[in-house]
Amino acid sequence: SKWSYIGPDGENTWPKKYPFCGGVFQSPIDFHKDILQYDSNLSPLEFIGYNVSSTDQFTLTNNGHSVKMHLSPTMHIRNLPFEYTASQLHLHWGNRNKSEGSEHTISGKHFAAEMHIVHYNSEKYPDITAAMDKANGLAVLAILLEIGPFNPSYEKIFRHFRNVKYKDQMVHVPGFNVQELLPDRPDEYYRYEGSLTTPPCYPSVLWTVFRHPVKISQEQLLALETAMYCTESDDPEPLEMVNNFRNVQEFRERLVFISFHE
Ligand SMILES: NS(=O)(=O)c1c(F)c(F)c(S(=O)(=O)CCO)c(N[C@H]2CCCc3ccccc32)c1F
Ligand SMILES: [Zn+2]
Repeated sequence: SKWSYIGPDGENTWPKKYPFCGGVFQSPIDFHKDILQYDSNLSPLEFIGYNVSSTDQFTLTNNGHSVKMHLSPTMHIRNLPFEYTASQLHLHWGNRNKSEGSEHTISGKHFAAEMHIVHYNSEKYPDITAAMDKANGLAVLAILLEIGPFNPSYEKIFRHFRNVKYKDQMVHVPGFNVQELLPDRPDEYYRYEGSLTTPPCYPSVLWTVFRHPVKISQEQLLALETAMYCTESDDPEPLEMVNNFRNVQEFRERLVFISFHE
């Protein structure tokens, strides 16, 4: 899968090889007040099996585009139109000189970074590969990250970054309660139908973007922005893994539903 966030294979060229990237319902988007509509039916999500025992383990991998952590199939969310089972989580970030690497923006403002927890519709499909190009196939939870105090929960992932510096490197992470990664008031969120933000950009994602950001420290953010490379350990021209976020997409004649009053 030869695509990147910069240069000749950057996001403006994605539609050439991945037609959906030039199509409808694309993500990410900017949340601004004239497209928001309160919806009283948006109830709090239930996170089942998110408290994974430390005797279990997650696998953290550098896949050349992001750092992703494979999650256990016992984790799933309820209170969506279907039951969705967790698949992986990954992050998007900027660079050490510009910590504005979130994908979604609020009134035009980027946050420092953004974490996505990818789930697939396990009621209708056997696995994520079958689900990822179907309507209502995927549900992604998005957590906005901003600078604040040191975050011990995020550190349970971040402390492993030095072992996945290069593409295809992997490390095991002891299980922990993934619910600790969610922000305050997870009942307050933005909801809209969109797409994967990377190729193949399938318009198959039910997005839940939490209203409140989570705080991580300046040092934790710097580690995220400087630890990883897109290239393999023996590559003579190392490429830093930075600015791995897609720009916001046109959002016309559509609404974003919010579970909270202004
Ligand atoms: N922002 S995003 O849209 O949530 C998002 C990413 F940004 C992202 F980089 C990935 S990736 O790391 O797999 C590299 C590119 O596919 C995914 N993968 C998903 C969808 C594609 C196939 C697949 C297969 C198994 C598990 C997860 C996924 C992704 F969904
Ligand atoms: Zn993502």
